[in-house]
Amino acid sequence: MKHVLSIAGTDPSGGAGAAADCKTFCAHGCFALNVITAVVSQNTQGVRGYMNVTPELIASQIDAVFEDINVDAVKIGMVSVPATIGVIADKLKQYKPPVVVLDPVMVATSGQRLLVPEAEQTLRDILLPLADVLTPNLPEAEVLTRRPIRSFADMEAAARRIFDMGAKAVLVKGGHRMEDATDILYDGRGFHYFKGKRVESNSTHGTGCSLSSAIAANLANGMSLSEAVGAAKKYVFEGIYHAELIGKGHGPIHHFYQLYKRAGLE
Ligand SMILES: Nc1ncnc2c1ncn2[C@@H]1O[C@H](COP(=O)(O)OP(=O)(O)O)[C@@H](O)[C@H]1O
Ligand SMILES: Cc1ncc(COP(=O)(O)OP(=O)(O)O)c(N)n1
Repeated sequence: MKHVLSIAGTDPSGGAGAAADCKTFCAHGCFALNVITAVVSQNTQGVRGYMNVTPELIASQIDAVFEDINVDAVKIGMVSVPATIGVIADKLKQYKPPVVVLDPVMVATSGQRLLVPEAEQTLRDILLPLADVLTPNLPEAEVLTRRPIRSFADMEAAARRIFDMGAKAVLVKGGHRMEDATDILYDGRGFHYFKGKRVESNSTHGTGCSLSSAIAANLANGMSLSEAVGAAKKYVFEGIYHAELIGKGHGPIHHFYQLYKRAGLE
């Protein structure tokens, strides 16, 4: 069994952050490890506030995992402030995990910032170059490239620019498009389109967290990058499509649909 580590913030309502990451790893047959960067008060209706974990305690959590357990892949989510980013970058350089998937979480769908504006440059300069795959949504790709994105051509240009900043591959996610939910992957050689129908649903809380975690798990399980992204996209699509309504706002996806289906429990 592969061991996959999430470095992320919390969500007590279970839809995003560390909870979504760990459910996703388990749904992919991986052993879930997690390091917490921030304790977040949030639910399906929005973020109420958060407290950052100190850099010392983040470092100590990462050491506790790596000194004890072989880590096959790391997924990074909410990193909130420059000090958090700095300590994670130092630890990635120290332990050199074989796979790093970075979801550059900036603003929750409900509108609250999860990365302070002054950390955007730090993320771009010191964390992004350590990523094997970076998975920005459209607003995040706009912030990273400082250019508006309105079309597939703009998504391709953004992916190429972010690749040139040092990420080894970039998946620009299209979940915020009106027309469809097509994501575009650039790996320095060419563009791969992952075409997706848009599901009209309120169960989209944590889709970005789940997608990046599924990519990390699939890579740990030995898939190629394009196979990993394709399977992760299917996982999230089915998770949205088959979600149970939970909460009064934007609810979580169904993480175990594929497992239930295989077990005849749908
Ligand atoms: N309504 C939807 N229907 C189908 N797929 C979606 C929908 N919303 C998001 N996705 C997919 O979920 C993944 C996460 O996308 P996105 O919403 O852009 O990220 P984030 O959650 O980081 O804002 C992408 O693969 C995207 O295409
Ligand atoms: C702790 C934490 N991390 C990330 C997010 C954002 O989740 P994401 O999947 O990008 O999208 P939404 O949940 O905002 O739709 C979060 N809310 N909390």
